[in-house]
Amino acid sequence: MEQVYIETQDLSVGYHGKALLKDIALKVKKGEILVLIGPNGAGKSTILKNIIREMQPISGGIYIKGKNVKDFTSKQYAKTMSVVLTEKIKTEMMTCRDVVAMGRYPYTNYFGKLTKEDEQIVTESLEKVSAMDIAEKDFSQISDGQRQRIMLARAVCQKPEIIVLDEPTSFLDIRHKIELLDILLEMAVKDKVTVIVSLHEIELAAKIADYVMCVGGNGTIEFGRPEQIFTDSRISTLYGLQQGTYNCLYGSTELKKPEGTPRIFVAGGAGTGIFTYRELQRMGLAFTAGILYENDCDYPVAQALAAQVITEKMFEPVGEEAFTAACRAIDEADIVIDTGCPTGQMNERVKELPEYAKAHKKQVLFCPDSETLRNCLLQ
Ligand SMILES: Nc1ncnc2c1ncn2[C@@H]1O[C@H](COP(=O)(O)OP(=O)(O)OP(=O)(O)O)[C@@H](O)[C@H]1O
Repeated sequence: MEQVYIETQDLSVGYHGKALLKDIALKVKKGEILVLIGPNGAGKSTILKNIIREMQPISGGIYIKGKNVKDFTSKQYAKTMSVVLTEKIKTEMMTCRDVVAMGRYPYTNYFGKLTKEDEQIVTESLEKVSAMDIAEKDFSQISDGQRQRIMLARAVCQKPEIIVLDEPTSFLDIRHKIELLDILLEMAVKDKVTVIVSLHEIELAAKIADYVMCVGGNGTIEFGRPEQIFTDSRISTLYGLQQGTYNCLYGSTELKKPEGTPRIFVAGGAGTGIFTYRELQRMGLAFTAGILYENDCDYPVAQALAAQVITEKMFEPVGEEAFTAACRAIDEADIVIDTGCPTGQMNERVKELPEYAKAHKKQVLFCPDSETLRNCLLQ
């Protein structure tokens, strides 16, 4: 069995001799990725600062391959671990390439002279983070996102056994977020580098984590596999979500549900309803959604935003009970929006709903664009 690479024992961390977090228990093997998640101010950075030895534990210890990290020399530690922090480093007249090259210093001689091989590793690291185009630019004159990528290149260049990153995705656009996480995954899988990273994007955390540590704002800590940690209720509790919801399965967030009695019925399904539900949410108009199967991709969004969702059991034909409930909701509504859900043998009765609405003198809108919707609903 593969051995634990980094672990803690009875670890407490905090400031001025006072513990902020106690009993921090983590165990990660070589090539595994641990992601720290949790609300602002919970203590994620404090844990990372202890791991990188910027702070001393209040009690207990951190062990790499069984050796307490405080017993490593600075040079040994620099060869073992590279660090990507959000804090800006001070540089004077340094190009991005110079900053990346700093990652090679644990390997250079007394004068810090880079060999041809070092230079090659610097170039490869710049290429890895797609930063060759800014390699010769002044490091103090690049954007936050570019700086983040250069700091990653510096860490990559260090050829560490373990890399620690504090919110490395915070300034990155979506392309570079994905690229960064791909680089971390590749380092973990191919080079067997252990990765410890804090992230605010829980949907991304769910995609790369082998283990997750939830750092709660009240000093609680949970450690486990993603499938144990990423449940809707745990994430809602962790972040104290009172308005809006987070769906772990899809990694999507919905804002607060509109209040009031629904006067609109949305006949959606198969992903055709989502834009309409969100449009109604932005207008602050309560609505009923139906008839949806519980495994329909519209369902989680409808459940988060609709005052009521009329459902049918998955893989069953739309039955009398659901159909009658939908008709009652249409009776209560002024407008029915048909978002054009495709129908087949199981849900063919859904086609009858707009007919029912018209027969009962309700206004029916078929696949309205947002301008039409607003014109009709906000008169
Ligand atoms: N130097 C310090 N002295 C005293 N308390 C501090 C110090 N630095 C941070 N703290 C406090 O420690 C707590 C944890 O902060 P930390 O930066 O570890 O949280 P975090 O989970 O990383 O937050 P964020 O997601 O906002 O970055 C906060 O209440 C913070 O105010």
